[in-house]
Amino acid sequence: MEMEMEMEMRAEEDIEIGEDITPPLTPLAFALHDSLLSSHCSSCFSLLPPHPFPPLHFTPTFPHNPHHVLSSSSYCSPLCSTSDSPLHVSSAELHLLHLLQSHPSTYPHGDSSDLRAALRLLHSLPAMGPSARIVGLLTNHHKFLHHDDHHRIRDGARAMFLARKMRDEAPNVCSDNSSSVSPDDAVLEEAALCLVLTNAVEVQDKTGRTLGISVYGPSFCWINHSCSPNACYRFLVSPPPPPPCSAEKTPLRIAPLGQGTQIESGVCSNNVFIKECGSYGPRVIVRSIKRIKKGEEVTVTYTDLLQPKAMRQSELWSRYRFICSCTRCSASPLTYVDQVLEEISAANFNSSSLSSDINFNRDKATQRLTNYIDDAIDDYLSIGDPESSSVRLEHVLTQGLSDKQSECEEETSQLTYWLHPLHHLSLNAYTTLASAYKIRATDLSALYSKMDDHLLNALDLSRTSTAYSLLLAGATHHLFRSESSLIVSVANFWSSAGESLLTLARSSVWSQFVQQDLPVSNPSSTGKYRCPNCSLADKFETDSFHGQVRYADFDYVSNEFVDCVNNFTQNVWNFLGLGCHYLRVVKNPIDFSWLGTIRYSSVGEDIVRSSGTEVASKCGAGRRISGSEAEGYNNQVRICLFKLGVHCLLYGGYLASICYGNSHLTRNVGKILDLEESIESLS
Ligand SMILES: C[S@@+](CC[C@H](N)C(=O)[O-])C[C@H]1O[C@@H](n2cnc3c(N)ncnc32)[C@H](O)[C@@H]1O
Repeated sequence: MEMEMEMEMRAEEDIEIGEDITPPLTPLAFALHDSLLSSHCSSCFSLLPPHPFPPLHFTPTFPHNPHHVLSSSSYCSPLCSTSDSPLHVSSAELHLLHLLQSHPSTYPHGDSSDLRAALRLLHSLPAMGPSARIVGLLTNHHKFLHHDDHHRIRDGARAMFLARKMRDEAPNVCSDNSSSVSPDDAVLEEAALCLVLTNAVEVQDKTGRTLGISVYGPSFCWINHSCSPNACYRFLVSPPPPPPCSAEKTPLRIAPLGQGTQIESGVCSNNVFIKECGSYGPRVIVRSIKRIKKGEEVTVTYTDLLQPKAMRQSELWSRYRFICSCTRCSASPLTYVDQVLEEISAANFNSSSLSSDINFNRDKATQRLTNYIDDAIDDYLSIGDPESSSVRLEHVLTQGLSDKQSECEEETSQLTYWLHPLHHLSLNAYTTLASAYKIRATDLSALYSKMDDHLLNALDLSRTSTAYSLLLAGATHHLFRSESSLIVSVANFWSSAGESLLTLARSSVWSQFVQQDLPVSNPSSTGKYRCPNCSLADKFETDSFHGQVRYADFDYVSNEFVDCVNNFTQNVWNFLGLGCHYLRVVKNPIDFSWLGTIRYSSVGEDIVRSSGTEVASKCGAGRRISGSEAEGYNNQVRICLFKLGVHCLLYGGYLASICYGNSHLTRNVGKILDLEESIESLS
């Protein structure tokens, strides 16, 4: 068996936090996901105009379906069509799509973008045989041979082989004769597919939506994974000609290190690769999220860093077949972040006693809680029932999950499991709850346009959505203080919390309770809101919009922000949590010192002691603003929500400028805040 050489990328110079470390790199091969083929441009991945451009060149018709002109690829412009459609046909991508449409059983494994990117790669690259590396990129072929998922690779390679045969011989060879293709026939296709599985990354648009996959040259693909990475990447997805990008002039600031450096001096030198990669397709830019010293390895993450260690390891193993031994994974004992992400407690709960149980079966408890939460989230995402989803999620967060242990003559022993408020399942639950309450609020306000109880109820739901959004941002920020590579998630969560708070503060329904409105659209009023206690607004403006970001004062800015946000939160948290017992159990969503040690069994017990049966009736269904809840809707609270929102949005934008540069996220923050005028006069 041919052993591959391990490659890695190292910094060629000292790199500060928040600096681009590659120029925009163009892909070797890319493919839109199947579901987006008729809505997005197959060349640049941007949204199609109302009248898209078809492939320019000869498009074969197929005997099984002679009238069928395949809707396999569409383009946003003649330029995109000219650059991409020849490859669409000559790589046999078109033939593959036809094969899969007419004979779906050839590849019953869903999305075909991996296969199509592999076909494009096979066609574009110099003649090659199956080997551990193809043009410098690792195939991991031998590892995938023993993969549980190997039949998917075999089926995919066969389908690719048949498509290439249709292209070379005649379209009418098309039939589901994949069983006649022996594995030996499709070795090249199999190697190319393995290369794609090992090296491709998901391309996301500005909103984080996944569009397709892309494979880049070694400058990007030789970057290894770490669960505490020092770099991240972003994509440039735009119709041609690409807009000028400040990173365009960035030199490649990383270089390979590995036993295989001879590769670098051959066909795969980075410079050669940069030239070789065409001039279209989604481009990628790598950026530092930590200080990186000259000679230090540059790493990115291949997985969700908010998962606990066991989940990350299992995903990396099943997708890439390696066991991560980064500093975070090798820490013993587990890092604080990894401990809380999986921390659960159990209490023995029966009529006469309540005692925490440290000897419970953690794996069993974790599995049961995971199944329950996944099912509840599914209620929302798949079944489209946000109400049932929120009721179930709040139920498990508040009451835990009970498990009957044994029955003796006198009494039933029952263990109840609780999730730590920073457990990764709790974080998933907060994400879903923020979104589910928001949808419920939007649906309700859309149904009733008149000012009545329904609109008040909608405001109430949007208040709860905002509370969960703030809790999610605060919880991940708490983890970020121990694990700085979580910056990318935290930037997004603070921005969302900020948007949610501002939307809540600006709701017209407040006029029911308060006389004054926020002067949000008065162009003649003075300036934007400036906090007298922190420099966040200045920092955001000078750094994000006027070039150089100075991160020397990063800790100072973050501490100032947390102080301000803590003050505002103390004034509004009770109001935001009204009507929902779980939110009231969370004493402070920004400062988690109230949790005490991570063995927090007292939290679960506190919930039971303090609430009894009240818990079930208070959360979820049947929520209405009671007289006392409506009392919270006063001008002081509204202004505080506004200020808190501005802070969260600015800080989210500041963190986003570190992760993405002056990206759409920072511009979006600027746009939202430009609309907001000073409310100093109101306070
Ligand atoms: C995109 S490549 C990265 C470059 C690769 N090291 C090479 O030699 O070409 C991805 C593959 O690199 C290896 N790899 C990446 N990160 C790793 C890590 N932290 N530990 C072990 N292997 C890793 C795995 O084989 C993975 O499938």
